[in-house]
Amino acid sequence: MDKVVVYDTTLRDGAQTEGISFSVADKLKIARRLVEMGFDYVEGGWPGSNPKDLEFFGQVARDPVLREKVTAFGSTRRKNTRPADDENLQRLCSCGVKTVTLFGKTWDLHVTRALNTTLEENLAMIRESVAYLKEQGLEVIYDAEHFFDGYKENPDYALATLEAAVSAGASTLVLCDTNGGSMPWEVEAAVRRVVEKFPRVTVGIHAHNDTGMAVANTVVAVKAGARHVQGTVNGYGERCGNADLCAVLPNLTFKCGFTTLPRESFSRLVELSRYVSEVANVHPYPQQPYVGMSAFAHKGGVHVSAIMKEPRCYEHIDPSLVGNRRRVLVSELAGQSNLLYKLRELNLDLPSQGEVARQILAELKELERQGFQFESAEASFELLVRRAANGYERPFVLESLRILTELKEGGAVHAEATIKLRVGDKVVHTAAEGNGPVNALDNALRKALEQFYPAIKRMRLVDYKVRVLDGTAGTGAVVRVLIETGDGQRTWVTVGVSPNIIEASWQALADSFTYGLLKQAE
Ligand SMILES: CC(=O)SCCNC(=O)CCNC(=O)[C@H](O)C(C)(C)COP(=O)(O)OP(=O)(O)OC[C@H]1O[C@@H](n2cnc3c(N)ncnc32)[C@H](O)[C@@H]1OP(=O)(O)O
Ligand SMILES: CC(=O)C(=O)O
Repeated sequence: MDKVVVYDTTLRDGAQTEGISFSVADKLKIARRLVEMGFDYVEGGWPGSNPKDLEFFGQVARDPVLREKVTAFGSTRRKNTRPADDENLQRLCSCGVKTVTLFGKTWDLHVTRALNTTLEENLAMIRESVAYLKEQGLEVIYDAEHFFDGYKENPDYALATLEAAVSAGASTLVLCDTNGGSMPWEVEAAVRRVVEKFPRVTVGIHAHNDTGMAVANTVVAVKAGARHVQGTVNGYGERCGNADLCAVLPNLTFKCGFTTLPRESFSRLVELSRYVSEVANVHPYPQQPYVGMSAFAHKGGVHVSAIMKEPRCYEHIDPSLVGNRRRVLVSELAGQSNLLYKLRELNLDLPSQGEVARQILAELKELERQGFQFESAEASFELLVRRAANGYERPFVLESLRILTELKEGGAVHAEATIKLRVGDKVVHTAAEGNGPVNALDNALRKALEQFYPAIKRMRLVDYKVRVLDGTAGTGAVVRVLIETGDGQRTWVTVGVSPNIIEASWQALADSFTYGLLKQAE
């Protein structure tokens, strides 16, 4: 199986994403993770760009493991200068890495309009810059910026720029679809031509995603002979992003039979994707191919019924190959198969077929019609199922609840909740204050229950979300409340729905405590 060199540019091109700004510590953490997983190159940044990147390279230079794999990025020398006088090239030489990635202009439009120089001077800039870096003992990867646009408009000149880089000693020619506007068949034909023309160097691909083709363009480039792929974790990058390595790498490995990362690293791909999104402070994209939370989530009853017989019916690969997992969702689109699957998953010994199952499904669908959403509130779903079983006993029952809220001009909100509950054969009546009605309710419920269930002290509200379900009904709209609760060991989500936000909150809160107590008892 042919090896395809894997080159990550999350820390350079990924850092060009709107909203992402890595600290030096972030960059070091991500670089270490990538090296540990067997990425061949990790592009660290542009040492001539800013003090942060310089500091990063200072740390890399002192780390023998990172030094081997981290590359520094920069441009060819400025027009009409000598490489020895070019500040950018000097920084690349002195930053302590062994490999430098140099980008140069391929498209005549860029040479004349962006650089404002002659075609000959650009060839000299490429040739002299690469030769200078080689003289300093560096490996040079040459990124041909706008290769595909240049090749389309002036193929002879585009190829001449590559020739300039190769003749000066570049070991890899990376063809960049910088504007991300190329189609896969254009990429394939151009890559084939370059691979034929430059048989002694490695040809690579660097694709942007402006037409949604970055992954496809990367894969076809490899099919056409490229053996070096550049991309970013989660497809982060300028504008619409770069080729997502979380899709490129499993495609090349599992679909096309190439060697990329070590096999054992694939089972950590989901972990890598989440780790980088956490460090970048970007919410993970659930529908992301291979690694997204929904990549192997099944909702429709027909799908669930089939995957329970044969997972390949609705899964293109085994999710565990990339460290993902199959999930079955319960909703109004569920059939008995979803129920059966969930009961097994939750280890619940309840009937999944027959009359009880039909009743559970009917209740679930009716509640979803009213606005409940169980796929994101699995704790409430489990309680719904348990309540249908014989012998289920609720840990507490509400007798009555009253909440008073006082709001004074310019003063703080003051709320007081009075609650009457039945716990077994005892009735408890208590009141508590809070900074708002839900807080007062939470406090009153805790106060009433703690004497019976001390474990409640460990339960804490983690998140509280309200969504208006019918925007046209104004303040009379039905709302859905989702509450996430934790006890230091796990978290769970419950749901409530009502036109009254207090009632919806009560439902979600009561489910939350009930579920927590159930799990404590188990
Ligand atoms: C395709 C890519 O993604 S390339 C990477 C893009 N990333 C970045 O630009 C992030 C880092 N960049 C920076 O920090 C700054 O732009 C710097 C430090 C590199 C340069 O800053 P400045 O000197 O202020 O120049 P500025 O950013 O305004 O313009 C870029 C200059 O580089 C020149 N340039 C662009 N590409 C090249 C090239 N391949 N070779 C030589 N010069 C180039 C431009 O012509 C322009 O020069 P000019 O000012 O004489 O017209
Ligand atoms: C070099 C690079 O990042 C590009 O051309 O897109």
